[in-house]
Amino acid sequence: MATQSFVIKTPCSSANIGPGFDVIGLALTMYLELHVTVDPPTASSQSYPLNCRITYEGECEGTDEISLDPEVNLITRVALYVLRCHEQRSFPKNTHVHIKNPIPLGRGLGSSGAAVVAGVMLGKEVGRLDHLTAERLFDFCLMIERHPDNVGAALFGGFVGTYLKPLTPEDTARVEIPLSEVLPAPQGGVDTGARPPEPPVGIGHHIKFPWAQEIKAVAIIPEFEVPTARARQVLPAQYPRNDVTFNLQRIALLPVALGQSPPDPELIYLAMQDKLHQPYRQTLIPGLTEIVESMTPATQPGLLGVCLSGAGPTILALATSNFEEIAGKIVKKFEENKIVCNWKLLEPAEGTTVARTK
Ligand SMILES: Nc1ncnc2c1ncn2[C@@H]1O[C@H](COP(=O)(O)OP(=O)(O)O)[C@@H](O)[C@H]1O
Ligand SMILES: N[C@@H](CCOP(=O)(O)O)C(=O)O
Repeated sequence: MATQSFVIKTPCSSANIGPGFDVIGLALTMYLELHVTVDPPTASSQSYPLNCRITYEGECEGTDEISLDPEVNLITRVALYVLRCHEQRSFPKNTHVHIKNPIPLGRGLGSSGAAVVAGVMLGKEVGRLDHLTAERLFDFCLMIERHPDNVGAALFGGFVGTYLKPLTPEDTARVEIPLSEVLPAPQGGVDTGARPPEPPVGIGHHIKFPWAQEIKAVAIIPEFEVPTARARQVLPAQYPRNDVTFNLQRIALLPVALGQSPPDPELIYLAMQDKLHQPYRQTLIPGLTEIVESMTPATQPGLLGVCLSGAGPTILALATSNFEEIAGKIVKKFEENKIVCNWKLLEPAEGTTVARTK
């Protein structure tokens, strides 16, 4: 058997873009990369748990947040889930996964979505599961990351609307299985032989929206983390009807407004307003409402709209020019709340790719 060597490249993403809570995602040009090699076993090959050696460089390197144990690391756990649904209990012997990750964790730029998408792709590639289409991989992602917006953008790329189709009662029950059964707790390298629940076929779907090429994304990234699970706990179970109608009116505008060239700043600004998640999340992100309301296209040339990126705390400003000035003003607002930020200028990105190097 010859060495197998490839690189999986998955973009970060910004979900929601204001009103599209759990629906809309935008893949952006900052990439998680997995550099993978599978070498033919030799008598001197060292053995690793589940045959997989992980190395890591990037965000939170050397901290507990990123485990190098393949039973614990999110990417390899997800790959194992795909493998175990296909009668493969571990990685092929001599697998080495080198993770290069510039995506900041817990900031609302889809680091976990990218890890899940890269993980399912890793399972497919090392397991030689060529029959798994991107649509089928989306089903695997949705058994783990249960909102489709980030994973949809990271997998398919661009500016996407994602949706779930009604399932049969049996399939609905399968999709709602506790996450602990899909990704079981580490067993200290002992294989219990349990077969994980396979995803029903066709859980999630996506549609690509056009994006006007003049529009760029300025991401203002605070130095503190807000775990997405925590940012979902602060949301109410029910909403006033007027707030729902408010978001429905804006979501009807957003994909059209962001696809039109030249962009209409007033329309985009209006289309990026939200009443379903941002107001509640300000309890976790000091100054959020004030920041989102601090600038309009009338007061800031080049600006189109401002929203929370994903579950936060990153702020996403869409703009056609004056990127540095716009970022500087938002950085300053955060500073007034004693929060340090950095910022990046990003553009829509293509989805996950696999490049064979051998
Ligand atoms: N490249 C990665 N490798 C391993 N685990 C990761 C990676 N990226 C993210 N994660 C996991 O996902 C968590 C962050 O997920 P989440 O709270 O949803 O924030 P985000 O908004 O960044 O997706 C991290 O604490 C870590 O456990
Ligand atoms: N729709 C989700 C998106 C979470 O995105 P993330 O990048 O913060 O993981 C939500 O708003 O909770």
